[in-house]
Amino acid sequence: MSKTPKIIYTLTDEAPALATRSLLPIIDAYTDSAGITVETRDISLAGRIISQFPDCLSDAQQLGDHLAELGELAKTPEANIIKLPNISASVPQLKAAIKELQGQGYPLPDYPDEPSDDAERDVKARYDRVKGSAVNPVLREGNSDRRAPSSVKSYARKYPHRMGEWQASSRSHVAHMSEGDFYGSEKSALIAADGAVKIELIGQDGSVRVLKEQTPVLAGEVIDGAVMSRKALSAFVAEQIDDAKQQDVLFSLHLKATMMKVSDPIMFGMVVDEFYRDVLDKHAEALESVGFDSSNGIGDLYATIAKLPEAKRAEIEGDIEALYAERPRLAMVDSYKGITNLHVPSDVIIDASMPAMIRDSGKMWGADDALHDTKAVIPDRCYAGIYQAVIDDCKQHGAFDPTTMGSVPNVGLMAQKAEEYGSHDKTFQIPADGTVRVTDAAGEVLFEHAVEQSDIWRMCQTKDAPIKDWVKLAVSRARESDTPAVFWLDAQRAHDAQLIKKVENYLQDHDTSGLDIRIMAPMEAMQFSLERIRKGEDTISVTGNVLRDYLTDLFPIMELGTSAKMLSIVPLMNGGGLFETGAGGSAPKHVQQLLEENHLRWDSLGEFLALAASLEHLGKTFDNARARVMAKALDEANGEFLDSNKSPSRKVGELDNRGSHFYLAMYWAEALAAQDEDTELKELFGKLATELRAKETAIVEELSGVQGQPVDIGGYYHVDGALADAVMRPSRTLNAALELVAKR
Ligand SMILES: NC(=O)C1=CN([C@@H]2O[C@H](COP(=O)(O)OP(=O)(O)OC[C@H]3O[C@@H](n4cnc5c(N)ncnc54)[C@H](OP(=O)(O)O)[C@@H]3O)[C@@H](O)[C@H]2O)C=CC1
Ligand SMILES: O=C(O)CCC(=O)C(=O)O
Ligand SMILES: [Mg+2]
Repeated sequence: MSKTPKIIYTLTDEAPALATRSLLPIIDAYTDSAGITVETRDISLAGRIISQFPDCLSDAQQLGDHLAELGELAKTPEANIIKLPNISASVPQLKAAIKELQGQGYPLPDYPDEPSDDAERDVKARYDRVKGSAVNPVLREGNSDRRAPSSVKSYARKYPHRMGEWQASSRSHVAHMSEGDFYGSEKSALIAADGAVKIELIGQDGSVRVLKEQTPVLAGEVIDGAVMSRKALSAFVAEQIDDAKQQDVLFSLHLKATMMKVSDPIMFGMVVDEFYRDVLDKHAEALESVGFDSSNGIGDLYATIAKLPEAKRAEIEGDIEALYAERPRLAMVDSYKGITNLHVPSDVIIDASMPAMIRDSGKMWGADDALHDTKAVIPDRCYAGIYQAVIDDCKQHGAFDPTTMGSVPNVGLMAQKAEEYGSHDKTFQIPADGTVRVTDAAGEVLFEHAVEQSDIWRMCQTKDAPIKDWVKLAVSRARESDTPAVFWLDAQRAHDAQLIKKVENYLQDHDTSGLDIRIMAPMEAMQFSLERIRKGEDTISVTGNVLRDYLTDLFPIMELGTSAKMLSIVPLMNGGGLFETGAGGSAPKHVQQLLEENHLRWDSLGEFLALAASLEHLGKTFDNARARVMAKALDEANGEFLDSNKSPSRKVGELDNRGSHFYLAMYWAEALAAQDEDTELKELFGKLATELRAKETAIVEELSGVQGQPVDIGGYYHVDGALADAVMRPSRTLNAALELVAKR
């Protein structure tokens, strides 16, 4: 490869973006001296918004579409991208970001909820491009390999995190539908030849409405359609509300409104409608007049009724308080501020919320600021059962023990917008009763569904090449780690039945002799993996895209306390590497803590692991010896970092994110000084290592000395760079020491 070795480090949002301001100068200083270029690209929510409106902004304000650029790069063999978690924005978050930018002098248009002309429709379409999970699907041109490296696993065994105890008498449980959901209605087709399919709604009067004219498809691809009945969902939710009241458990809803940006906010809204039905019906007219939209959560009600006359506002608020007395107690996101589970669709995200509940003895927080047993409503049956299986297991055998439990790494089918996570442009809330049908170019009907007004219908696509690549990755992980691998596929689901045939077929392309490879339905696979995990045994989960997401938070949170400590690699199908950091989110509450007391508890271990993997990949693809030396030394530094337990603490005054970066820098310099493969690096970093070791106490004191006071970083979505840098780099001694190796 002739191009220069280059790593792209992404600038994102919230806690990881703040951490970057401290870590990146260290990475820059170290890689510069090894002749490796590290460039940044801004894929933050604010950056993505700005990139959509060049026509409204001054030259100085404009920013290129870095995400589109990286999407193209991901398809090339030289791609080497380190991707930190970013905000997948719900509508309330999007509006808040727009407002903040407007306040900073960016003349951006407001988000038009209900566009009334072409100009507004264009504005909405631009904003909708940055809404929800708009980043990951663009960059993920490969399948996913997420695991806890052995150094991390030993760390967790040596320094176990807190795990809430479980009682056999726990009343916590998962509630899901038994009919009328996506699971029950899924139909699937295997595409025979390249072409396109058409999605139409046939009205009861025979009228034809085109929902999507053309969806390109490739031979060997699997497409499926499924429908969520609004009536069935509402009836189910009404029953669950009554049942929660009767059983006296908290009511909670767990969806993925960020990633599933079209379907899940609608479902969220349907649950809000049902829970608050009496008040919403009584004040329907007033709420309509201020533009309340239940899919933005009950928080949107409080925001929009501010526009009503004081007396009306007070009346609605009073009616809600009265309703709470009748309804079951709601799980809370922030009991202190009165933020409920139904306030904002992006506050409770199933991949993180269910594991957190399981870690907390199966309980969630109530309005009384105490933990309580909970009904976890997960309407669709496709994956809900796996959480019930974990709950059953914990009730029977007690909490998992991080010091002895085995591991469940994951190989996830994800490339090219696979499955549900690529369905947004083919998801529709149905405008009228009728039949949705999908036809091929010859007009042949591939499948159809009877639908009613307001139902949610969606189509998913899964390309053949990613499936092949996924099977290959599963076999190679099973071989390399000598671990049994289970494909979590449910023969009862139309889509999975197609995949099972393909998996069985593609497995024959590989040498699987001596390997233990099985196919099991998700509930069964969960029980099997849990049984092994309790015996300290590892089992690779080989899953589709959604279970990839769910399991790579669930198991790390149980095993390591957080998914931030995961290695998360995406071997890109065209040879490049995408190195994601952790599997968790951007942790808004970490920013709050930083602002209040200047302590950032973000754990950058995911970034450290990703950087080592990225350097190793660079060393391989560019045959660059220095990158290999840097990678090996970083790997050793990561081991030392874990062994010495220099991860950030949660408490103000103790070592935080910035202090953890200092230790990483010191251990990395020491490892470079100790190696003999590259004498120039040995000498250079030897000086730095000596300096950092000598000044350790001074640096740690400078870093903890600033804590305990509120700080201002000039924004939330779009911070003031100089202010944020000053907050994140408060140690003059460390900054000066880095000059020893910085570009000269
Ligand atoms: N890859 C991506 O780009 C992803 C982005 N997101 C986005 O992140 C936001 C919040 O998502 P959500 O999933 O609710 O999760 P959070 O960011 O709140 O993470 C869940 C919990 O995981 C722990 N955690 C996660 N990362 C770290 C870290 N590096 N250091 C220490 N603790 C960590 C914290 O747990 P504890 O309670 O133990 O402190 C945190 O409260 C949303 O905007 C979402 O769209 C979400 C998932 C992935
Ligand atoms: O893209 C997103 O919104 C979240 C991604 C995620 O949760 C994951 O990949 O684990
Ligand atoms: Mg996730």
